[in-house]
Amino acid sequence: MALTGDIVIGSERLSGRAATFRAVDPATGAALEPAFAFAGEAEVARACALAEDAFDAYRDTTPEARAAFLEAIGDEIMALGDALIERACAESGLPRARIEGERGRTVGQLKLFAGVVRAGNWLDLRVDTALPERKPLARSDLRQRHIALGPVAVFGASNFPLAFSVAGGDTASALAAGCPVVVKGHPAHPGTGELVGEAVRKAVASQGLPAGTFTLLLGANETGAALVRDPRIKAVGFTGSRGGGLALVALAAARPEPIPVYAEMSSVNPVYLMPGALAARAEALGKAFVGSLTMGAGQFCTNPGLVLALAGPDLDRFVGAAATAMQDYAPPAMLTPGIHAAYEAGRKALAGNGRVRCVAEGKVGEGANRGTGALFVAEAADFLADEALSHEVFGASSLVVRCRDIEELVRVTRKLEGQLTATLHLEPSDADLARRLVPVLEVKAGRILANGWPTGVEVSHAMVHGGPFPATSDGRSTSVGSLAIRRFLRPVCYQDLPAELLPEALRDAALAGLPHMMDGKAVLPG
Ligand SMILES: NC(=O)c1ccc[n+]([C@@H]2O[C@H](COP(=O)([O-])OP(=O)(O)OC[C@H]3O[C@@H](n4cnc5c(N)ncnc54)[C@H](O)[C@@H]3O)[C@@H](O)[C@H]2O)c1
Ligand SMILES: O=CCCC(=O)C(=O)O
Repeated sequence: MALTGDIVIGSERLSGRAATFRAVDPATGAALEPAFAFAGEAEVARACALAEDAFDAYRDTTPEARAAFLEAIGDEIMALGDALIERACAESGLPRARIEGERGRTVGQLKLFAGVVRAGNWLDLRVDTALPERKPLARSDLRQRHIALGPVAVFGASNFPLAFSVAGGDTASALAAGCPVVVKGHPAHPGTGELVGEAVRKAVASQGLPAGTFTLLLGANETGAALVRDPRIKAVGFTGSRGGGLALVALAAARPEPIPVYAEMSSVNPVYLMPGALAARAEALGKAFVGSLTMGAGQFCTNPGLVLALAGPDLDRFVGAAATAMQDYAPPAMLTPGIHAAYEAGRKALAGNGRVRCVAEGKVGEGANRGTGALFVAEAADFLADEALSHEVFGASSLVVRCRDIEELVRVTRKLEGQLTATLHLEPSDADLARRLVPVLEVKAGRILANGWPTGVEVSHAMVHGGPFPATSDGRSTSVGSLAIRRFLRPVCYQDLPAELLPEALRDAALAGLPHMMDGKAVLPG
């Protein structure tokens, strides 16, 4: 498929629009053809009108039809073949193996939601049977199900050009919920986006769905702002900067009809090195830590940007091993000049902070947009005294905080902002300390890990990729895993409706084949 750079709204191709924007190969700085046209307010309004027109028909699709659509998207993405892999590598600077793995993750995510839609648990069907004889008040027949919120705006992330972008988790979960989607593609990978957008459009057509079920738009911040402000949009999914996420939250809150914004924004993902673990394997931990820190040039939102431990010779062993590993780190190009600049500014701010010591730097990369890795150390008292030290530096830098004792370790933990993850490295002898930390960590983070590394999120049913602010704008949600569908649903209760007016799923015959709650008791089909 040849890239056109055209705006396509639903199935309407707007060729010949002024196309001025080109992608840049971050590894070389070279502009990539073709030029892409940015959507203006008129195109945003048209896309939202088509999405609204599609909503009733799309939300009323049968579970099988919707599941087949999600699977068809995955098939169309695979059918793009090497063209997608090569374009995504060129636009992101990420290696082929990463992009191929991410393609598998993206298609797997779509299939996961197809299974979720078919299983029916997401409907959360509940029935309270009528009690006409109840005294002093009779009880009505009450039935509940979840329905789609409405058209959803999705902002593609720069750092996962497939799994968190045009057909990524936000799009997959919104479509699974029955919501049409208007994606504002990330300007870092417009060609990748066009290819995936075409795959989705082909699936919309092959499944006989309304054209407004999906639209991909490109543009600068103004395009995204117009999308969030459009009254036909009923929710927003976003992965990106804290500033960007908060800007969208403010726009959505200022609307005459405020709407939810599910923004995944910022996290330093603290790693706790327990005394027993350090005593047993400090060097191995140091090396493995740097492997996680430098994964994807440190451009994972799950990047371990903070390490906490009790000061002592075993922590010194860890720092020594991590410093040695860091010195061997040769940085690849970062995703965009902007992300590289932001990272370098953050790293240099740490290096210039008198409360912090730089104990190792990685190699200076050759070529454009190389972010030098760095490892810093600070005493807990200094960390507590400078709030800037707890902010995310999006790249391959991390800060090790030395605590004098357990009380200081817990004090530092309580001061942390909300996090996507918190990781404990522990041995059985660390159980007492871990028991003190876990209750504090579960209030701070969306995911708690033991003896692993935060980078590498499993797309599954139990996964939570979310967390209290500022990890996300709504700590009750996750953007990865089957629970993500809940963000785009709302409950409706049907009281004493005649059977012929009830939604199909709430009629007695259908209930027998669906998981549901009957008078407070869980009932499984069959
Ligand atoms: N924590 C994470 O998961 C994560 C992921 C990627 C980037 N980041 C951070 O974000 C920084 C910039 O990277 P990025 O370009 O991916 O994120 P970004 O937030 O700058 O952009 C993400 C998307 O949001 C849009 N956007 C941003 N600000 C907006 C505004 N005020 N109004 C309307 N739309 C807006 C952009 O056009 C883009 O499509 C990185 O340096 C890093 O610090 C964090
Ligand atoms: O960058 C945000 C998501 C990180 C992720 O999905 C992973 O660590 O696998």
